[in-house]
Amino acid sequence: QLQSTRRSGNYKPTLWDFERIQSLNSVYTEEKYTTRASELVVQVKKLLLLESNWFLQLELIDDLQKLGVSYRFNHEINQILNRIYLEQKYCNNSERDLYSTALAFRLLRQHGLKVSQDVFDFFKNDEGEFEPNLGDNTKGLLQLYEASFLLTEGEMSLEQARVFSTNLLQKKLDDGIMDEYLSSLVRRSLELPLHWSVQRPNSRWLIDAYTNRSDVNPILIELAKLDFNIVQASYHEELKEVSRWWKETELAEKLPFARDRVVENYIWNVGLLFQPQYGYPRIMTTKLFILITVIDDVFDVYGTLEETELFKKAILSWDVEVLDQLPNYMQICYMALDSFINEMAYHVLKEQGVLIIQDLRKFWADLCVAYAKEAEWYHTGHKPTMEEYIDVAWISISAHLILAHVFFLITNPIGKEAAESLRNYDDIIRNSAMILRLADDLGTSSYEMQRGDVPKAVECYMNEMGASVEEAREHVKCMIREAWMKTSAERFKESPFSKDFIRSAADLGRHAQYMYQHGDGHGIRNPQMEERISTLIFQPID
Ligand SMILES: CC1(C)[C@@H]2CC[C@@]1(C)[C@@H](OP(=O)([O-])OP(=O)([O-])[O-])C2
Ligand SMILES: [Mg+2]
Ligand SMILES: [Mg+2]
Ligand SMILES: [Mg+2]
Ligand SMILES: [Mg+2]
Ligand SMILES: [Mg+2]
Repeated sequence: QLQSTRRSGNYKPTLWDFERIQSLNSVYTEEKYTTRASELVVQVKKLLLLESNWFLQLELIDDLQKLGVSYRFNHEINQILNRIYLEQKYCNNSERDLYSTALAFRLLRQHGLKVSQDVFDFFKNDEGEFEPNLGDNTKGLLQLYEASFLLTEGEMSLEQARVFSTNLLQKKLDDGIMDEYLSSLVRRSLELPLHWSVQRPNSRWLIDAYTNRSDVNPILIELAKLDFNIVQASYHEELKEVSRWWKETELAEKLPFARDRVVENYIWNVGLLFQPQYGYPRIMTTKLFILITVIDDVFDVYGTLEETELFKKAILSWDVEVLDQLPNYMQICYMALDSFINEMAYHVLKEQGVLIIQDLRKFWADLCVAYAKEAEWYHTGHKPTMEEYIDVAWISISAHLILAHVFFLITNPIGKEAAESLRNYDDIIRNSAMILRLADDLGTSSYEMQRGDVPKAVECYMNEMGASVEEAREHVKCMIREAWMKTSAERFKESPFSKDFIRSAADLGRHAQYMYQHGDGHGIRNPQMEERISTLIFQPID
């Protein structure tokens, strides 16, 4: 039964239109603020290096990361973590406690230093169970919980730690015995642990939370607020440029069925490429996200089966003859895409001397083949098994294309081995795609089923196993945990990719979990995402 009428995503107009974006301005572009920030950085460096207690140094590093300013101290943090790893101070029994052991474990593993899970055996009884009285120390328990998410496949002790700490923390929340500050941290981490939280977007909330803490260092808070506002001012300029580009394409008018989401698409890149020096990369990857969003809606919402087949053929062949046969709205789409590919390839050729047009076209072709397969399944009523679906959907979520652009924009020089690994969709890309896909399905599939779309991971599991939606969602969350175990393991392997790229691949998955935490934060507005976006982009911290 071919669908004759066109579907609609019922997407509301954008909340922040062209005029609103162009009117953005901030006082934090003034010299005096950057000067003050530099003074504070010098003071914090002294704090870091003069701190003789290894454990307090780790706490300071953890605070800097949570406050979103650790990027200013990479050199000092590398030195400190490498020394603590070599000296293994977290192992000698005299000063060992759960809080410092778990904190060291998490920070060192996140840094690529594989501390053994055996460090936690010290806190178990003869039966190999964690001592129940560990629960008396909530801060230590929370650190054990956060550390347990660094587990890789087969590390049963960390899985045991996750279950043990989750149950006890949940119980403490239900009993309401913690102070407001600690219970707000526990509540937030039980929903999304630190290891799965994208740093920059979450720093806004953590800066506010730290301000309410009694024992916080005022220098840290002043620097965190100042840095946040200075970086936010640079976001404004990037967003204005993307908004001008989007207006010139006139795609919002020509393809009114598609999501008009300039700010939401930009936010993805605040999570994915948070370092302030990546301004131009963020502008380019935001244009990419916007085009992917529009073309995804062409296939998922508006295009008939025949039209989507034709568009796929045009993208596979890049042949003007085929372009001629496309309906007008698809010709516009194709031409916007073609000029973006040329803009991207021109930049890389100019900056790096490498011609990447064929690579980009292949990544787009793989995406459209996957899109067309899903469209065919929808229009013919085919219900794929989970395996069949994942085989196509880890590509249709477009992570391979997004990370290819990140790679070409931040990797200099572009090494042959790394470029080859990129073309072969290295595990780092596949793991990132799995987290993005599964988090996206958890957040969007109920809306997608309402308007009509191919069954997603949740629905495939329900169809195949006769499961309830709750069971299916739990299963998908378990699949996300598995993808995270693989992602965490990649951190310890030799890789041709740079640290920043490996970080971005994991941050793409993290940002998806941030974007879809309260439903579809990208397409269908929800109050939580509106609040997050306005505090991240539109409101400086006072
Ligand atoms: C950038 C993206 C991750 C990619 C394009 C827009 C997205 C937010 C998401 O949109 P969605 O319609 O949910 O994707 P899919 O479910 O149709 O693959 C897929
Ligand atoms: Mg529109
Ligand atoms: Mg879609
Ligand atoms: Mg789609
Ligand atoms: Mg590998
Ligand atoms: Mg979706």
